[in-house]
Amino acid sequence: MLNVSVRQFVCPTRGVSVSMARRGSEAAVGGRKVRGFEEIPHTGRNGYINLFWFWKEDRFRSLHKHMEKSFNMLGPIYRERLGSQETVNIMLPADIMELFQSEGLNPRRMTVQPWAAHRETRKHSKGIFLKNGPEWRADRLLLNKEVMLGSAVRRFFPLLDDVAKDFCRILRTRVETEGSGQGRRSLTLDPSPDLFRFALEASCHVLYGERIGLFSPSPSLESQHFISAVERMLATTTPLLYLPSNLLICLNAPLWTQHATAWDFIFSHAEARIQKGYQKLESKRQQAGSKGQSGDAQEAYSGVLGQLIEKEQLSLELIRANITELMAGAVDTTAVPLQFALYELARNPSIQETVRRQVQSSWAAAGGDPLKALQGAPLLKATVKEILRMYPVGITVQRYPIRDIVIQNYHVPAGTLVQACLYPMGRSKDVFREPEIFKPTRWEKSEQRASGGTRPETGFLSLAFGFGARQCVGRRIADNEMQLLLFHILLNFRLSVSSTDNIKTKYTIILLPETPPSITFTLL
Ligand code: HEM
Repeated sequence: MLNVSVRQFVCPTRGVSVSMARRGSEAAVGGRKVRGFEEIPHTGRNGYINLFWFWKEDRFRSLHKHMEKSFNMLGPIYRERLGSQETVNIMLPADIMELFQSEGLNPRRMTVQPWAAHRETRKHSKGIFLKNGPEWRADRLLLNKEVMLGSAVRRFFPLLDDVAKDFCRILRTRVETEGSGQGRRSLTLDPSPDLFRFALEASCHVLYGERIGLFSPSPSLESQHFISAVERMLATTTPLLYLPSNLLICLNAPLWTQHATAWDFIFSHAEARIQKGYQKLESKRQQAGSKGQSGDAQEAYSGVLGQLIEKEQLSLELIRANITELMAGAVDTTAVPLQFALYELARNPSIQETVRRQVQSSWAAAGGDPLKALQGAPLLKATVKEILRMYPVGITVQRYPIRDIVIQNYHVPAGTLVQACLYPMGRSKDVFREPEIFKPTRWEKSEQRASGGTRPETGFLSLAFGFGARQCVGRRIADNEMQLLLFHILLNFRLSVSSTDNIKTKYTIILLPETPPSITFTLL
């Protein structure tokens, strides 16, 4: 006891109480002699001192670079304490495989504290993003049916295609009218605000079964408020992440108030759609009753929300929680990789041509069926995968292993927060050949086989959507949405850029370009 407190006194910032509790765990794990948890290399920055250093130096924005540097200095595993959280960071696929193999039936990752605090103060239920345990699993299995299964993809795919085609039609008109040049006209612009609107419009179409008119020159006031609420919610999340939410709530701090009111608007936007959904269902049932038909005759697809309402397997409260969290998960996550993708395709014209040729011939062979056309253009899928390797939206995926594990011959006790660091992995020469080069073909089967693709850990090279039962529930929406937009863009435009410099990135809960790049769109 004396020993514990002396150590805490001597070194107050090293999270000693946690480590002391785990001291006994050093020796044998599963009969194997390994090094103890405490000896895992440490950045030397701990707890709230670490947090202070982050604030002072504005290091939140370069957390991904900090991780890369720490791996270079300390090797493929290191510990760090950020705020009250002790984390073990890893980056090699074989180690990440070890972590995910011990995630258990109801995998758990770090919670987004300000979001959870909002639900608690407003007495809202949590959705799958924030829930854990059997409660999470029950909701997740129902949602998987609506967004992950092949049958679901076939239902929502035409909705995404509509939005992607509209986006390109409007951009074409803009290039024709505002562009310059004799013959093929060109227009240079920063596409990021348009891509943000595209992602929102596409998500609303799939989730709510409704177009919200964000491509119109004068979107409705409600849609404009919705966009700013989403932007405000995201912008206030990062600074709140490592601050004590309870204190900020008690103080009614402006940062917290802004965050909470942004969420309130997002919830009320969803609520209005839910009410409409119930009204539609009611009138459909009445019509079916008056015609003496069964209520479940083949109907037009009315989005994920419509399906959830109709199936009546989730309570209204849980529908509201989950559909709102899906919406929050969808926003920005696809718009940002699309910015990076346009830039990389533009600064690599020969790769752009190769992908375009495949897209054109697949489109010609698909007889107007966009789903078939995507299936015939695997390089497009590889392009998205390559973009997410270089610029993963989330820079880490976290788990709390449910049993003690051994990583790099260190003992990591069950319940430790372990982060698979995707940004450093994607940029590591130990993992990828020429990691700095944008090369979609590296994901082709033949290339993978040539670089040792039969090893089990090669299944852990592409983890931007996470892994296993808790992987991103929106990945089929996101993947198809991004591929469809790139598909239509490549059929319509040649992309170019004036500078081919690397894009500087910043971290604000997701990885963003420091300055959104401008792209020149030239009509084909
Ligand atoms: C490029 C786009 C996207 C990326 C890279 C991405 C990435 C991720 C990652 C890494 C996770 C954590 C997975 C894990 O812990 O294993 C996640 C979870 C989640 N994502 Fe996405 N996401 C994207 C788009 C979307 C979209 C479009 C939606 C909604 C339609 C969405 C909704 C969610 C939700 C609700 C969760 C929580 C799932 C759960 O805990 O069960 N995401 N996403």
